[in-house]
Amino acid sequence: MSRIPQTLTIAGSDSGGGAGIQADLKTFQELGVYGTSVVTAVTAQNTTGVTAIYPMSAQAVQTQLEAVGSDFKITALKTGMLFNPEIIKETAAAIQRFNWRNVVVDPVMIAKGGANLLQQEAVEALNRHLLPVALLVTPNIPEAEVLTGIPITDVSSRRLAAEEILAMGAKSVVIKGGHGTDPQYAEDYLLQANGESLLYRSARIATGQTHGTGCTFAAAVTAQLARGQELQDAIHTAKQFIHAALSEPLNIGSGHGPTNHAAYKTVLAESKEAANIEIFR
Ligand SMILES: Nc1ncnc2c1ncn2[C@@H]1O[C@H](COP(=O)(O)OP(=O)(O)O)[C@@H](O)[C@H]1O
Ligand SMILES: Cc1ncc(COP(=O)(O)OP(=O)(O)O)c(N)n1
Repeated sequence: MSRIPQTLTIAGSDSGGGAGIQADLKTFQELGVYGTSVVTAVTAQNTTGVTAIYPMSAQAVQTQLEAVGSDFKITALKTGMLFNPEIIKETAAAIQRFNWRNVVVDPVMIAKGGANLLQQEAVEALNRHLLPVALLVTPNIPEAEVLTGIPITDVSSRRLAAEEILAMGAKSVVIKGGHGTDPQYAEDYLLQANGESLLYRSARIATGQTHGTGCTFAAAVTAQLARGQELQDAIHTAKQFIHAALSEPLNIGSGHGPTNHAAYKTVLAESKEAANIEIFR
């Protein structure tokens, strides 16, 4: 009997359903893997912003990690909003205790509306405890700047920041380009510890409905790793998944609306071509 791949998201809850745990579980489901979850914080949030954050205690996080780790065979996991150093340390300890592999770290810091989803003093803990156990780190441009202290203004500063993140112990990093200034393309830059680099380029979609793009992208990579795809291919699929999710907006909420997690499967079910992602080596 073949078992469904089992995945885990360690992240915050978004009451609006577009980002965080909710985006991750929807993405896992769409890509055919079983999703478990450890809630690190509850946010009161909708498409117009975050109005409150209720962090879980480190013990509440630890007991959830124990419940999942002692029962499920997790073959890939992602982290999202971790909020404080205590939660980061519990997360890193569980990854080592359960010998979890295929760890995707999305270093969530600031919501698009401006709310702080990571305390400033937690950045050092993230660098020290989590990056060394990560197969892949997925910062957006501002997050890569905070992690490294390097302003990303061009191709060479982006490469420098990626190298700095690898120097902290991560095996690979993809600096996502959603916040880039190119009106034509959204480009994600992958650098691996063996020095190999890839640029994934898609057309930039002119839309304000981008809530949860980072969570969704990282969750799609995680799902594909759990399904046995190699890292470079998993990122390619994730880029196609987020492109479809942005292309077919749901038009709900009055602010930055959520992406459409069902769009990728619909494209495939209708035997249409997934988005063309150019890859440059
Ligand atoms: N307007 C857009 N058009 C096409 N792809 C986008 C757009 N905005 C973001 N993306 C893609 O969504 C993913 C998440 O990127 P980004 O928005 O930078 O992350 P975050 O949500 O963490 O800020 C990346 O693959 C990025 O290229
Ligand atoms: C609970 C929670 N987690 C993460 C985020 C940020 O998600 P992200 O995918 O980076 O999307 P935007 O905030 O950029 O829309 C969040 N908002 N809430």
